[in-house]
Amino acid sequence: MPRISLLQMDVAFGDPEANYRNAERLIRKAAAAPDKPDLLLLPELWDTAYDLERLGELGDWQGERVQAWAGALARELRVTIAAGSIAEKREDGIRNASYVMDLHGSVMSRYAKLHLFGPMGEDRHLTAGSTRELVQMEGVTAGMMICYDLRFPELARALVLDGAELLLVPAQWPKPRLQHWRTLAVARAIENQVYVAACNRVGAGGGQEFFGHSLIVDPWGEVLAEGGEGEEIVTAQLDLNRIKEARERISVFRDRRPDVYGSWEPEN
Ligand SMILES: O=C(O)CCC(=O)C(=O)O
Repeated sequence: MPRISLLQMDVAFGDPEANYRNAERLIRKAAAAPDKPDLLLLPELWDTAYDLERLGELGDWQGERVQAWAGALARELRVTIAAGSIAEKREDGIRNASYVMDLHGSVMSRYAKLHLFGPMGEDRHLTAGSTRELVQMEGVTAGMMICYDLRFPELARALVLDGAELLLVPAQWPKPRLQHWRTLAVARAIENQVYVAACNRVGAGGGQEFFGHSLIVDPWGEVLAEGGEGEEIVTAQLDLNRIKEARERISVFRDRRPDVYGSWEPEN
């Protein structure tokens, strides 16, 4: 059963070099822990922060840098790395995109944020993704989300109907909305009877302050581990039997009525 560590880091505004150094320090520290995790998750846009005006200059062309870097670390340290999200430059624009690298250093998953967050200017600077993403890793099927995506129960439910047992959510969720962050992470876990692992950043930048409180929630809604407001590594062990137990106790997936309120079943 996989053990997950969330790397709750500070992110320097518009300074990828500093952020790569800090992320590597945390990755090496997490991988050296006595109970070594199987999977590491970084926050959202941990390479550039929200320096959206300069992403043309700072962005990572087709994610080449993050793939080479996280791939080499995953291979060396024998740990799967969900490299949060980065600013990915492409022919058709810049995307807020996540990459997951396996133990051979290869890309297992790519996902571009579906819901762009207007209050932080994403809709003006970024191109949205257009597909859901599921990835099999370390014996668990994970559905990929990024930050604001957490507000859309439709996406979480569709991923779970696709087969997700865990929702992975890198984020830069600012103050003062701690209550929304915690409540939504716990709600997505309870309503879908799955694990939620949500990694938020700390520190300040771009006129916002970030409260951390990264958390790992089980399918019954219990918070297994939660960070404070500083840099730290938040770790918990998943037990996939807990999904079955929650569904046996309350049979949400048998009882739902898509005939009345519409279905989010995958079409294919
Ligand atoms: O939904 C929120 O309150 C925060 C979302 C956000 O900060 C983001 O998607 O980057």
